[in-house]
Amino acid sequence: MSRLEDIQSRVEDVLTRKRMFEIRDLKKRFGSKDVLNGFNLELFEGENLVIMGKSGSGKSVMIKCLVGLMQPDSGSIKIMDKDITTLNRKDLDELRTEIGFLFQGSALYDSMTVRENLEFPLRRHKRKLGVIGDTDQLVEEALENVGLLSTIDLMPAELSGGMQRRVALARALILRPKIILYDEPTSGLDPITAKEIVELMRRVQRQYQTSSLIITHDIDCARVVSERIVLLVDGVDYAQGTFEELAASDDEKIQAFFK
Ligand SMILES: Nc1ncnc2c1ncn2[C@@H]1O[C@H](COP(=O)(O)OP(=O)(O)OP(=O)(O)O)[C@@H](O)[C@H]1O
Repeated sequence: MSRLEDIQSRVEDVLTRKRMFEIRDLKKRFGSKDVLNGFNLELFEGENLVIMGKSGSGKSVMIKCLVGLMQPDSGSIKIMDKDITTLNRKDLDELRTEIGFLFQGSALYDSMTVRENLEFPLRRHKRKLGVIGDTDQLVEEALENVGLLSTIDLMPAELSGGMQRRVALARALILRPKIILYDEPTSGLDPITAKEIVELMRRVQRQYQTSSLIITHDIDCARVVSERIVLLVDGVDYAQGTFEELAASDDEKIQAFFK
């Protein structure tokens, strides 16, 4: 493909692909520190988008603003065309059922079995699903998809870190979210287990046709999983592109991510 054709096809993509969310000119300051200073981001349907930024650069602040847990100072945030800054609590709660979270440390409930952990979101969001027919079947299917049906009656403490992460992913998927937010999905895992989680993320995306936003410091995870990477530097979306495009850049701030 020539360079011109490549640009044309990208422009077409931007014009025609459905946006799952859109953040425009987001600003958030704490005291005298501008953490986000005009940050833009959009997630297209079906894509795996990676965000990279140094520790303390504002990635968590951005995610909290995105899901309505933190109020930005200014800027607009739309999730599936709904402006989340104007939604009431009930509508925001409903919209959140379209979003699956896989946050650091997997955050399973220690006092519940694997089965109970997976049943929890089903009970909580009965309204979205209507009368839940066979809860057992949904739970078993979700566990099967991450290869862990045999752990159904175990407690989280009886599972390895990688298994806990997979159960947490099964739990995030059980409500069939359209968007998944991953915050450091491979942190604290050994390289082999991290690779398994990355493979699982790719499979999940293909199987469920989800659109994913992935925050990671793990350069191997970014390389394997991303279709597009956005770099958060100095409070703005400093650069974006494929892994290869960014890795080939001679901009020092971009290069710093690939050393
Ligand atoms: N509630 C808060 N009150 C004051 N400052 C905050 C608050 N939340 C975040 N910050 C500050 O905002 C900056 C960005 O924090 P954030 O947690 O978003 O970074 P991060 O990019 O997610 O870092 P890491 O990769 O280490 O998780 C930090 O300087 C942090 O101290």
